[in-house]
Amino acid sequence: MLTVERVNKVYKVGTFGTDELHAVRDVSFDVQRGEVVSLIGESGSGKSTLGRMVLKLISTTDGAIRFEGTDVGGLKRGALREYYRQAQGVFQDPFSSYNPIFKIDRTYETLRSSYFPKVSDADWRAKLHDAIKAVSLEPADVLGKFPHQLSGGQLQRLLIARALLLDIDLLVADEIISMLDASTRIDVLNLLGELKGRGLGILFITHDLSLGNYVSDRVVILYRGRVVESGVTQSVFGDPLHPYTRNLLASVPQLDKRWDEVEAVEAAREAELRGRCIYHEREATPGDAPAGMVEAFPGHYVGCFAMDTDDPCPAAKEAVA
Ligand SMILES: Nc1ncnc2c1ncn2[C@@H]1O[C@H](COP(=O)(O)OP(=O)(O)OP(=O)(O)O)[C@@H](O)[C@H]1O
Repeated sequence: MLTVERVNKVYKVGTFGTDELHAVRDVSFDVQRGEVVSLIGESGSGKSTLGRMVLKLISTTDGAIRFEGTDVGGLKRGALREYYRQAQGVFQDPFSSYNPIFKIDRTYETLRSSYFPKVSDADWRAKLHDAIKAVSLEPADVLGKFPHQLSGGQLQRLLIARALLLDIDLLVADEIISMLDASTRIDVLNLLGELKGRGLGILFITHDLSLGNYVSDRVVILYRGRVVESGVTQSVFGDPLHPYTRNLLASVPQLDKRWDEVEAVEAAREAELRGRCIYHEREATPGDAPAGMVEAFPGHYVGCFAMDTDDPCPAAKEAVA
């Protein structure tokens, strides 16, 4: 459904816009219907930039983003409106998505006038109530309220309901639960699971590995704008290969394991992989992997271990020789 092919984004920065910041480098991944794909990486790794490019809120510098085979970058006016009928984004701070001086109903009225001008009042009301119920809210509890009268979790659900009114196929969910408390988080995550079950494709953007693990079918690990590892969640989280992914996972506290146990497992893995780079070991065997990656296990891809570090890859010389 969505394919991102070798996409780059260079921002012009500095006082006169003469400097360049390469925020996204040669990134490829795809999202299918009924699937959650998580983009995971630390702050500044390029996750939101990718989400914004997918939604055509900013342009790509290079590469292609296609939705059902059509180049998103080339969409204009009517075609872009049609794209937004199928692809919508929900972002981190639900409060900033509402105007505090208007009741939340206004968000839906704007949508109605743009996309459903011919729908009768009664039909619109039924459609709106269905969408609000689909996110487990009672219309009577939320309609007619100002944003400050609702919780962050309710507002976030209402934004998802707004996206559902358009009967979308793709949702870009950018850190949508990082501002919610623990119990509301689980509710919203479970809601995403339900929507996925109904065929929605979700690009889930998070810096939180445990959230990525909880919701996603596949994960894409980003480091400094590059994909370092990607694939089926269980494989990537169960047997992380790239040093960056291993560091990320080792830094997550595990409730069922003591810290010294986690350290011992990681030390053994580290010793096994020391001086090696799976990418360069397998590079000679061409496979069906995204650019700059090799397939380490079925559906589990990894890039060079020294990519974007100052040290040359220890395994590269050996592999070439
Ligand atoms: N409009 C912009 N102009 C210039 N640089 C930008 C712009 N937006 C983002 N950047 C830079 O691009 C890099 C990637 O930013 P991005 O917001 O995509 O990262 P992120 O992984 O989503 O981080 P976070 O989790 O903190 O939101 C960062 O170095 C950021 O400072």
